Amino acid sequence: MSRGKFITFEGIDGAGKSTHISFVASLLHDLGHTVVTTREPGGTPLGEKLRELLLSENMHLETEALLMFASRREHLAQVIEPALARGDWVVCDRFTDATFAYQGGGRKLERAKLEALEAWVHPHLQPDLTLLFDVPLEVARERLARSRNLDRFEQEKADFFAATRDEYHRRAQQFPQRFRIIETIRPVAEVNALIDGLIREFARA
Ligand SMILES: Nc1ncnc2c1ncn2[C@@H]1O[C@H](COP(=O)(O)OP(=O)(O)O)[C@@H](O)[C@H]1O
Ligand SMILES: Cc1cn([C@H]2C[C@H](O)[C@@H](COP(=O)(O)OP(=O)(O)O)O2)c(=O)[nH]c1=O
Repeated sequence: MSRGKFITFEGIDGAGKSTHISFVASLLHDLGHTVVTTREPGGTPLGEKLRELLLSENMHLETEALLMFASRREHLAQVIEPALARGDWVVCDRFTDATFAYQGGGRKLERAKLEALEAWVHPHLQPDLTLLFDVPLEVARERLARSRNLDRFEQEKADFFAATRDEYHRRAQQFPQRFRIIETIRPVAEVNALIDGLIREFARA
């Protein structure tokens, strides 16, 4: 049994991740893979408790980064690593790129501290494919405002999201072999068609 693939979904809030994730999971299923769909922060009973705290409580910036990685440590041990070892494909709504983008880009925590945590928590594992959902800032803000009540991160100001988005783009340039940028300014059906082609090609490789 060969090891499964690890696919992550990233992007600023309102870029369209959640809208497209179930489409990818069902496409992979149709292509014959067993798929585990999960999310961060969260994905385990403990991780979901940490998520509640992270999305609602104000805390020191470093506490926030440490809790993101604490949730991730548990998630890797309980869900991600066992699934990949079984040969399942893991579709994960956010992973470490989000910590670099939000805590690093948005909140300005030194990158070296995040790199140290990454080296501790997952020294060897990286996603095989990262879909970065991207849309101009104003469009993301407008879509968010229309769609739901905003959590602690979603209530941040435009300059926070500009810096978060910039850091995502910087990482996409740093790791071009695994990042694909999906522009969601197009209608949902067009975005799905684009993702369909991309995932089929990835699954064949
Ligand atoms: N391609 C698209 N075109 C128009 N609206 C979209 C598109 N993708 C998502 N939306 C809408 O934008 C809002 C935010 O999308 P969502 O998938 O929840 O974003 P995210 O999970 O990235 O925060 C939702 O109301 C969704 O219906
Ligand atoms: C994984 C992760 C998420 N986040 C933030 C980004 C999001 O605003 C929030 C929750 O992510 P998400 O599940 O995308 O939110 P929603 O369900 O509202 O679409 O957590 C970080 O700041 N750092 C991280 O490492």
